[in-house]
Amino acid sequence: MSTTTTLSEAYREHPLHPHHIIPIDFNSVCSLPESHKWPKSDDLYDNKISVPVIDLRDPRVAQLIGRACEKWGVFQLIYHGIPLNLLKDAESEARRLFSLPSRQKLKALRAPAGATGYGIARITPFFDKYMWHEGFTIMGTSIHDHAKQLWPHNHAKFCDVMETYQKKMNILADQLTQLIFKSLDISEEQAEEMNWVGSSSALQLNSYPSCPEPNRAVGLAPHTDTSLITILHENSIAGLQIFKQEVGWVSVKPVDGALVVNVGDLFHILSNARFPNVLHRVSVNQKRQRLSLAYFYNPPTDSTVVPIVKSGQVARYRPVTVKEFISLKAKSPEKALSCIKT
Ligand SMILES: O=C(O)CCC(=O)C(=O)O
Ligand SMILES: [Fe+2]
Repeated sequence: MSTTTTLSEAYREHPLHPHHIIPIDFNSVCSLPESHKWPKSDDLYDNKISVPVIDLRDPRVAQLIGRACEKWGVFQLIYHGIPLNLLKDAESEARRLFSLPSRQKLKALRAPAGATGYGIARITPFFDKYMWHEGFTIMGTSIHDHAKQLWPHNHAKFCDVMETYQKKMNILADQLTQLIFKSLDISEEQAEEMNWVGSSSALQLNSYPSCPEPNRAVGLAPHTDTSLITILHENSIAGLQIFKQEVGWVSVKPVDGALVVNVGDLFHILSNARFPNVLHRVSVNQKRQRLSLAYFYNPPTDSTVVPIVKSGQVARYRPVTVKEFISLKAKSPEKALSCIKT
């Protein structure tokens, strides 16, 4: 059985209601519907500080990344080696997908118990209002079936670009994971045991259409990612905000060609809570569509994540398999971590 099947299986146990999958037709609405109107927020955000920007070629890169993971749970990565034209191609293929008429996109709708395809954010059932967002999730070979539904005669480019993109992201995610291990000072044997190259990862394409009333809409509500790490490419439209303890919400300013890397729940567990699983959210724009591609890097679903405990420390979490954690998160995003606290 392939890892792709098992990751999808982890979600299969938590079927969603169709109204928690189907997006509205954003092109057909000219004012913000009540269903998408959120209470006015008085959350302030801080524009004076910015997340660390790290050059992958820096000789002290492991230390810089380790410190950013510990202090922020997020950083922007430059000179990462992913060709700029691959990022642009992936972005324009995502744009091509979301520009299709609504009825065409619905042909690739995520199944109620499925993990891949077109639909709204998985966190939707946990909020009273809907987000101003549509997404498309790809895992391994699912891409061909869905792309054929979207473009019966014209899907080769989309598949090629997304496959190459995922391969490159996988290599980069593995490289970053090894650097983070190095910063955590773990032994080579431990690192060897956690050699997760080719692991069960997923690519999430996100679109936040231009919005008639951006101050009352939410692109993505606050959440943490279930991943080990997430690597995000965004177009030039700002919107991502991260929550920093003792500071509040901080906006991530798009840096041309930079990738945003954030710590997910699984690295938070693995680091024995030394790294925050950074809470983040997305705001929307009145005039411009925001696009992003989030690559969620996960260990294989049947592997066990065990906190790395330094001498003199106690384990903050019990060991947990990736599959069990995905299941806990799907049941209750807010309670998943407390369920495995020691
Ligand atoms: O679009 C973004 O900036 C963030 C996307 C995100 O948080 C996600 O897909 O989990
Ligand atoms: Fe996220």
